[in-house]
Amino acid sequence: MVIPLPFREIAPGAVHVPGWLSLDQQRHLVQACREWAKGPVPIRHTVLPGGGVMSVRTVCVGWHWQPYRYTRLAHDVNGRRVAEFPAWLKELGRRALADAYGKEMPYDPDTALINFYDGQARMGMHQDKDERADAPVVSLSVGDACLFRFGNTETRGKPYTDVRLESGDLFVFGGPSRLAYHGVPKVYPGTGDPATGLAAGRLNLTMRVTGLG
Ligand SMILES: O=C(O)CCC(=O)C(=O)O
Ligand SMILES: [Fe+2]
Repeated sequence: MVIPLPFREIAPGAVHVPGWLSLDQQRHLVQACREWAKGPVPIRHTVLPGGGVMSVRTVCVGWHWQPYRYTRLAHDVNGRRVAEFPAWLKELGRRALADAYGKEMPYDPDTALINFYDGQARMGMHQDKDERADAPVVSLSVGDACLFRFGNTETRGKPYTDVRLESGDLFVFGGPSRLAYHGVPKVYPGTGDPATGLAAGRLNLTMRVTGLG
């Protein structure tokens, strides 16, 4: 059964569902991310090909992402295989999609990127385009709120819509918005509820379908 929730369509195929995760689910997610952050491939600041270093710290499950491809082994960290993509996360992804789009649909995410933002961390405008499948991206946020900028598929600039993502919020982008530029220009320190298990900072988990075998 799909329970209708208040949601907002930001662009065609891009939906924001505030407060989608319960506090218990947020706690569970924080715990899981804390374990993944320890290994087998520890959380790290991703180094870009030009030598720049991302301000967020990232850990992956299912497939490892490094700019700009997915591999099973984390060649840029410690060469180990990332943790398996768990069945419960797949199920959560399916429910997220059903609630955001208001209908059940097949969804088989095989990678998740978990980003941790401290108060200074940001993410520049980019497209999620290293996947070889056009299935939607499901994004879950826990901890401090942020300014999430959701733009268009053509340029990094305007037009875009600024959305405040709070702890527990779901954001899905697929269909005509799948390759829209998006980014996180700001995190609001001290806005998260420590009851999630995250005393400070922001956690974002995005699920994707890589289309890789
Ligand atoms: O932190 C967010 O809300 C977005 C993260 C993101 O765009 C990404 O991991 O590709
Ligand atoms: Fe992204």
